[in-house]
Amino acid sequence: MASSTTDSITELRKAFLDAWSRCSQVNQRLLVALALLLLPPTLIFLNSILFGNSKRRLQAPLPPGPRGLPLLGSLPFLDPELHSYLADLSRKYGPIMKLQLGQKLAVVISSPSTARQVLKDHDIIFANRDVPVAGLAASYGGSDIVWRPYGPEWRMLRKVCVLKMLSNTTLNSVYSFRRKEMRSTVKFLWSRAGSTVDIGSQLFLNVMNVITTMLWGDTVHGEERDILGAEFRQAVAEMTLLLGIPNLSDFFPAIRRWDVQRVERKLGVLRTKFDTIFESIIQQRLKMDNQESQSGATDFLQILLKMKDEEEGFTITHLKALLMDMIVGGTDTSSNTTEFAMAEVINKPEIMAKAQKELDSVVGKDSIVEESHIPKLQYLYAIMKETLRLHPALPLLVPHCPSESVTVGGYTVPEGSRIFVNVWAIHRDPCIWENPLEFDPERFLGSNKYDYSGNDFSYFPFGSGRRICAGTAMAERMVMFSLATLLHSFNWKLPKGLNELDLDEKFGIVLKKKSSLAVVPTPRLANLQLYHE
Ligand code: HEM
Repeated sequence: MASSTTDSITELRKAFLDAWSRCSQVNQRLLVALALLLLPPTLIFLNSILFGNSKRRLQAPLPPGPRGLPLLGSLPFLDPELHSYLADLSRKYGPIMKLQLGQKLAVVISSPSTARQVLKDHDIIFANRDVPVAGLAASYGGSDIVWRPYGPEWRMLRKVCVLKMLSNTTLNSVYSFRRKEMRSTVKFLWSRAGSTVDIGSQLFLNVMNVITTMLWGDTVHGEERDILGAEFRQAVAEMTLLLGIPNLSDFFPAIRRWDVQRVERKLGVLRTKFDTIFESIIQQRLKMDNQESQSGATDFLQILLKMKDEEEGFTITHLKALLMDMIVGGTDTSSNTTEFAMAEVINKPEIMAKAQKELDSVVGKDSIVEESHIPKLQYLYAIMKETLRLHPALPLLVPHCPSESVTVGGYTVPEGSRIFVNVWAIHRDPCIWENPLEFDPERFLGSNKYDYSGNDFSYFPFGSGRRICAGTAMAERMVMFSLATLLHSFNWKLPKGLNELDLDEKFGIVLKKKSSLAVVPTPRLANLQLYHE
């Protein structure tokens, strides 16, 4: 294109020079001179238009999607159960679909091949987050791992988290904390044997206590600790709710200052509540002069305070933001997964019997479950995987955001759009899974085909690529340990008058069971002393 343009310029210039020599009159000469002067820029201008157009013609179109209303786009039509609503729309518009939400363009990914392109082939481009106003307010302005943009600061935080706090070595060293909390849950359930127990609340409290004990060990004791547990439960529930609701400030940045739905204000109050608690615990820990906690293990707060002194750029704000990530990111996710697993298993007595048979052969009926038993519990592992398939804790992952425009599945995904990867839809796709709505742990037995390391885009409940969950090892331990202990120590029945538990889901940044799981435990171990260990 460029060489043909140069050729034509040369030819035309020659023609005009010939004309010039033939011109005798002054005004004619002037005209030709003017034309000569103007011709090259005119040709360059025409060329740029032609070239520009051809480039535009080559660019892939935007993905298909519903039309929506002027200005508002699809906002008025959003269903609160966003994961299933988007799955329904994708069946109509395809595995990559666009949705205009006010001024924000959302792109929904719902097939293994498009997910692979986003999370693997273009991993770095999509490693940023589309940070909602709520996310900023909850995380000290995005000073944490979840919402930090991809870059050196995020890398530093992630390194601290994965290597120092959530590695297998550190997790082994704080097993005593997990064990102690699990034993006190068993003791409580034993005291309520034969009556209906809200197991959802118990599981949350258990995970919350495990996590806070791992975070600051026995810095906080007795009654103060119980009050703290209850306060956190309330605050985490409110926070995940606010993080999940569509916020007009995200879709119309110009009106953010008015905070129409009061999301930012409410989150600010919650953040201050957490901050006051963090401050007081940090002060107590510092007073203890960084000595070992009473149990002899090193807690996460000690590790983080050491990091603050040793790692350049790691500030007290980062420290608090990481505490927040552990509490908000680690509690609901693990306890809701265990709650869904229990509900599925209680609905299918043959699956419960099979899991208990395995537990009896690995643990025995005259011992209690220890974490060291977990690698031998293959059937229970299949139950956990099947639960994460049907009820992935983060059904749309955490929103990703491309740092530049890129082509995916033949369509342009513009820079700055909000990417929803609908892992929930992929996990229920009948083209991938036989009887996809059936809870059937057997599908995970006898092969290592589906692991959740993020390499298989048919099954990735923890995400994939650079932003894959930072707490997979901890989540696995907590879900497996709770499930194993609950199913080994008790038989579980439905409350009188109920034939089946409902498994309805409620969308939020973390997927919940719509109604809390209320069931009846009956001790199944002969030696009652085991309930008091
Ligand atoms: C069953 C339990 C859990 C599930 C299913 C789960 C799943 C996920 C998913 C899907 C993501 C987003 C990945 C993406 O956007 O591509 C994520 C991110 C994250 N998770 Fe988990 N998670 C669980 C438990 C935990 C626990 C126990 C912790 C820590 C105590 C944790 C810490 C994090 C952090 C820090 C991130 C942000 C990673 C980043 O942006 O770099 N998660 N998790």
